[in-house]
Amino acid sequence: MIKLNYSKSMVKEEEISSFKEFVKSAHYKLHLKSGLGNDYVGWVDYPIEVSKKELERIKSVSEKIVSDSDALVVIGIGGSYLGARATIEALSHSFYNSLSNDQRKTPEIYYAGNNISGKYLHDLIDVLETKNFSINVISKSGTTTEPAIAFRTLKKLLEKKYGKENAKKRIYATTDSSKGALKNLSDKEGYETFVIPDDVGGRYSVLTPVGLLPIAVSGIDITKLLEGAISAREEYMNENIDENICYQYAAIRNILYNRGKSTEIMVNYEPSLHYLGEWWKQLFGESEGKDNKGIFPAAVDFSTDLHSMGQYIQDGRRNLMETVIKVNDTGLDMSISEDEANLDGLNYLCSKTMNDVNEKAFEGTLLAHYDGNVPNVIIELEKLDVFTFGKLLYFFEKACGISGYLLGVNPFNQPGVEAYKKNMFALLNKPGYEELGEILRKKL
Ligand SMILES: O=P(O)(O)OC[C@H]1O[C@H](O)[C@H](O)[C@@H](O)[C@@H]1O
Repeated sequence: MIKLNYSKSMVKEEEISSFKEFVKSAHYKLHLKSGLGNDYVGWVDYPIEVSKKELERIKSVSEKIVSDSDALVVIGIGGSYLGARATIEALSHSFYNSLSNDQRKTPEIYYAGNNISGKYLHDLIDVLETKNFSINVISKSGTTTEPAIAFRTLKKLLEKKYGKENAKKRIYATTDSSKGALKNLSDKEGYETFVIPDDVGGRYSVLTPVGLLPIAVSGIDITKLLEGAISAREEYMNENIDENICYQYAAIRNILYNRGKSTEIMVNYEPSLHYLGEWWKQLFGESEGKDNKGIFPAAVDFSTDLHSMGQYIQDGRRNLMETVIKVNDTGLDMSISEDEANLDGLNYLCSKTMNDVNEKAFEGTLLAHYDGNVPNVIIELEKLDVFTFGKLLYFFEKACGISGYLLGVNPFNQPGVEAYKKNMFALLNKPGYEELGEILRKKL
């Protein structure tokens, strides 16, 4: 169960209702595929359209990986890894990779190809050298530089360990149905491949094989995850904003943006939700940050960041709004033990648990930031389980599509990302980029 509490958002019910017609129009653009970027809205129905057969294949491949690997390396960047990482970290043991095999029962999960650091890859190889591992290389375009470099290197390591032919049986590729270098390579080498549907963009792909395979390998029930998404699809189908919390969230952030709140900070009080913030940043940042507009999405982990960013949020430039993920039941808790000497003066907390203290930190912060003129929207999760998390992912995807349409942009493209890539290729002397390279070198 997900609830939206906007009592501290500084937005009134009537203001949200006044968005009724805009939201209705955005709703129809999305559902009738008549809006900007309409060839990338396949994610709306994917959870009900994905075939049983495909899900079974994902599960059986994940079982094979569990049976023959101590570790899985997920190679991908942006939308090709953040959703899986967000889900795995939210729903697994906080120290998943450090658990013993008996405790974990599923492979360790490592991420590569999400940066261009030689040190990172070098260190990862140190870890993998002693382990049996498999690779899931994920790239929608199949041409992204970062994962391609990592794949080249880690494929070599696999070949060194198992020989060329056996290495191929440990490589799983998730990519476009027909084009891109990764697709060509997979066909040539005979890797088991999974398809990212043509009408689903990277940042909306967590509930497709992109996210589902690594999530399944980590032992999370992907059927339940999809059930959560299906439940969200039904619940947030209502075109009437008064009865649809997903659309209310989309409207509130646009109302606040129009009042000058140009940065939205996603807040969590559970360290395991750190990567949910990273995934959410890409989702909203790439969807809305264009045509010289859009809310800048930021994320913080509380109470950790209250000791670093808390000052700015309380007292800095007043262009901020916060969206807080509040988990009512975290499943696990710790009591605070009594100490006879009480030298730290903490005995007053002894009747409480850590979750009680965390809750008071949330309430105290909410009131303080609200008093400091930071509107707060609270997204309340009854518990942090697989079903609810699947629902939450879909909630944000849909809110993002609707919000983008309210803002008047195409929420499904990302033309701005190409600028740095072009420059980087030119500066690296990639064939075909010579002229630009010369111009850029003069500018440096
Ligand atoms: O999946 P890929 O094609 O490798 O893309 C990975 C990521 O990088 C790109 O530059 C895009 O901006 C992202 O939207 C995408 O998720």
